[in-house]
Amino acid sequence: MSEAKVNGDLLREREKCNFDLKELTHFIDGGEEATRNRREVEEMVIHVKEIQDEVPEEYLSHKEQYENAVRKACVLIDILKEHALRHSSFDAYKPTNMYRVQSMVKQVSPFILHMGMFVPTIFGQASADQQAEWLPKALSLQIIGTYAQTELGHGTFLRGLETTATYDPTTEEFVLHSPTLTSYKWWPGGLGHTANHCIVVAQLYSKGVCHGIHPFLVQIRDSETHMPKPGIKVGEIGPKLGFQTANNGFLGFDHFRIPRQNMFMKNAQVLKDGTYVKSKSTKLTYGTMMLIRVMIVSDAAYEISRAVTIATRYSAVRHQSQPKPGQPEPQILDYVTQQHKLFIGIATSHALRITGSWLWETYSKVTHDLDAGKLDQLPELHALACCLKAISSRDASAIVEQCRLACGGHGYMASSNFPTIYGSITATVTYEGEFTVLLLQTARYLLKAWKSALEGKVMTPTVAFMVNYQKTKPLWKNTPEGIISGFKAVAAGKSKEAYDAVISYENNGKDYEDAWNLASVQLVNASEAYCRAIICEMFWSEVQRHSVTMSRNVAAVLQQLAELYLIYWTLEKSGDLFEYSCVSKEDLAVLRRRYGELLALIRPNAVALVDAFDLRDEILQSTLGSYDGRVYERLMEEALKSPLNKEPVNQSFHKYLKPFMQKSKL
Ligand SMILES: CCCCCCCC/C=C\C/C=C/C(=O)SCCNC(=O)CCNC(=O)[C@H](O)C(C)(C)COP(=O)(O)OP(=O)(O)OC[C@H]1O[C@@H](n2cnc3c(N)ncnc32)[C@H](O)[C@@H]1OP(=O)(O)O
Ligand SMILES: Cc1cc2nc3c(=O)[nH]c(=O)nc-3n(C[C@H](O)[C@H](O)[C@H](O)COP(=O)(O)OP(=O)(O)OC[C@H]3O[C@@H](n4cnc5c(N)ncnc54)[C@H](O)[C@@H]3O)c2cc1C
Repeated sequence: MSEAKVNGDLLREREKCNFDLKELTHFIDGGEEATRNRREVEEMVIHVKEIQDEVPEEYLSHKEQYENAVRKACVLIDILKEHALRHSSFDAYKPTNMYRVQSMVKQVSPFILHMGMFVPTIFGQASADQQAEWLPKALSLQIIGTYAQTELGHGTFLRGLETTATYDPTTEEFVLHSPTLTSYKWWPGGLGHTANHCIVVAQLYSKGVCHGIHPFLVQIRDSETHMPKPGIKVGEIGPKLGFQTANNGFLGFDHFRIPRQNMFMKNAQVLKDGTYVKSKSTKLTYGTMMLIRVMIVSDAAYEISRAVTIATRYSAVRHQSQPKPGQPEPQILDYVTQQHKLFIGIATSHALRITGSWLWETYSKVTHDLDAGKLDQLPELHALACCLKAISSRDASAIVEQCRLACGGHGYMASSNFPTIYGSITATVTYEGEFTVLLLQTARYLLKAWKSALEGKVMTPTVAFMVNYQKTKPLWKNTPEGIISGFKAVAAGKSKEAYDAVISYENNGKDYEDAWNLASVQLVNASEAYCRAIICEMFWSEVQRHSVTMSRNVAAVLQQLAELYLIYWTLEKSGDLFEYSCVSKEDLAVLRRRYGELLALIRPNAVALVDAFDLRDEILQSTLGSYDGRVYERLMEEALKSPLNKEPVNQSFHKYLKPFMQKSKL
């Protein structure tokens, strides 16, 4: 990019940068080679003309948007496949690269469930024979699939799913059936008109006994004509808040038969005669959901990085108000309230990326152990994945919205790209396990942990801190370690209170389930506090660990961001900390001052910090956030693309306005 064309404010901001920007980018990517590989994938995709839209997608009809999305998804997959073959590597398929590549086509791919859940379920739940048969077809996209679990009547309560798969030993087939309207599958991405196969989660019946929900591979459309198979009723569910092109669909079965071999057989099995062979754990069926929950943490970090890059660059370019008479209008980035809105976004993106990587490593280790029949770490992983998915997606949605608001009126334009980013991120709060529901899952684990701590049992690492907080509040220290210890005290205190509340309701005659419901606000709060303590500790300790191998100034900016994150949440949760730790009003006053100092320290590096995310314009897709800062020119260029601006007078004037105004004259 020629520097001459770059907005002057941004040029000056970039000159202020006091750290090695490239080094930070490499750290974010996970090394210099990872940056190189990522850029190569992006470079390859960016030059493909077919994925660029002549008309902004917002002007297309719902149907046209979908058709355009299918077209682009096919082009994109071809490029990625070719890259994978050429390099004998799956760099292009790495989730972090996929997010970016996906952003270049702006709207969600109708294949998202194929790549995101269909293929991973085959990897995770199919037997070796089934994998050998299905994987080559799925990976090469000879078949396109989705993951059909949720029904009209039930998404959260999986045991309540109504679709049945009844084994018929005479033909060695399962008969899939949707007995009610509420049993219709509802929501699966790509199900409407894209997928010809899907993984259907249904209640398995054999020899008259229900064995609970199990996954089945079902071909729903003809391979040649793409017509729905007889006995299948399938369609699209219509417009939504976002995700317009994901082609979310509905699906019903009328006694639809599939071969016995189409039940996923890695865990549980049904033998030819209908004998049911149990899985080591019924929870292994939930494996793909666990995988996606883990991935959502990094996705949240990524979406925040996009939003905060747009808002920070815009805030450097935008001038508003005149606090000092006769002086030029300041950049809005110089308002401390603006820094307060944005710098927590930069910090949170790092916090969640780092926590997401740690969760991914934990997940990989535990699933490896699961394959070897070792199940003991599954509950802790489930508890972590649930709360981290819930909190990261909710924090990310709030930050994206805050970034939009920080851009004033222009943030409301579709061309800012905030509506699309928000539409995607807010969906993650609901899908793959609803926010509150997942926090309540973590709470189950916390109550058991608290009980174990009371009984003096050996504790697993992430709840071991509970032992220290059984009786006394720890002394407060105004240091990062002191703050982390304070958050652990809050998590322990809230777990204890929730535990006591459940027991107290039970002692007063309530059964366990009602006691649980009555205590559920406290339970959710305990989970949130536990999750915050984990993110704070992970962010701070990982930055400390990496600092020794970093240049001094990169380590310094990361430490500033980590400290900012800790203090931001201390001030947000001061009420909790008063209640459960020994923090004083004076301590908080010191931290408030330090928070102000940190904003000032980060301010000169703000634009460089978002530049270090290395998000190209084609990924940001924003008139407000482009690298060159030509905000006003781009807003006008985009406005001129409106089909309404193709003619000076719209026909509605002659048809409606003119007669209407003339009538008013009489
Ligand atoms: C570049 C690639 C990017 C890919 C991204 C793709 C994204 C694509 C976009 C959108 C896709 C969206 C897809 C979907 O949404 S698919 C549908 C997802 N649905 C859900 O998540 C349903 C949520 N509900 C549940 O998970 C469960 O039913 C539950 C957690 C609410 C549990 O209900 P409950 O009735 O209590 O459970 P059970 O009796 O079944 O369990 C008892 C016991 O088991 C524990 N447990 C539950 N789940 C798990 C698990 N996954 N692993 C381990 N253990 C589990 C539960 O905690 C109980 O334990 P206990 O306390 O010891 O008794
Ligand atoms: C964009 C998008 C894409 C999706 N893609 C897919 C897909 O590809 N495949 C698929 O199978 N599904 C998909 N889903 C469905 C999704 O997984 C479910 O919507 C989600 O799991 C929530 O379930 P629900 O809709 O039944 O919500 P509900 O459970 O009905 O939640 C409604 C409210 O009830 C509360 N609630 C429910 N149960 C409890 C409880 N036990 N305790 C306290 N409160 C409770 C919740 O907190 C929430 O406030 C998608 C959804 C969306 C929005």
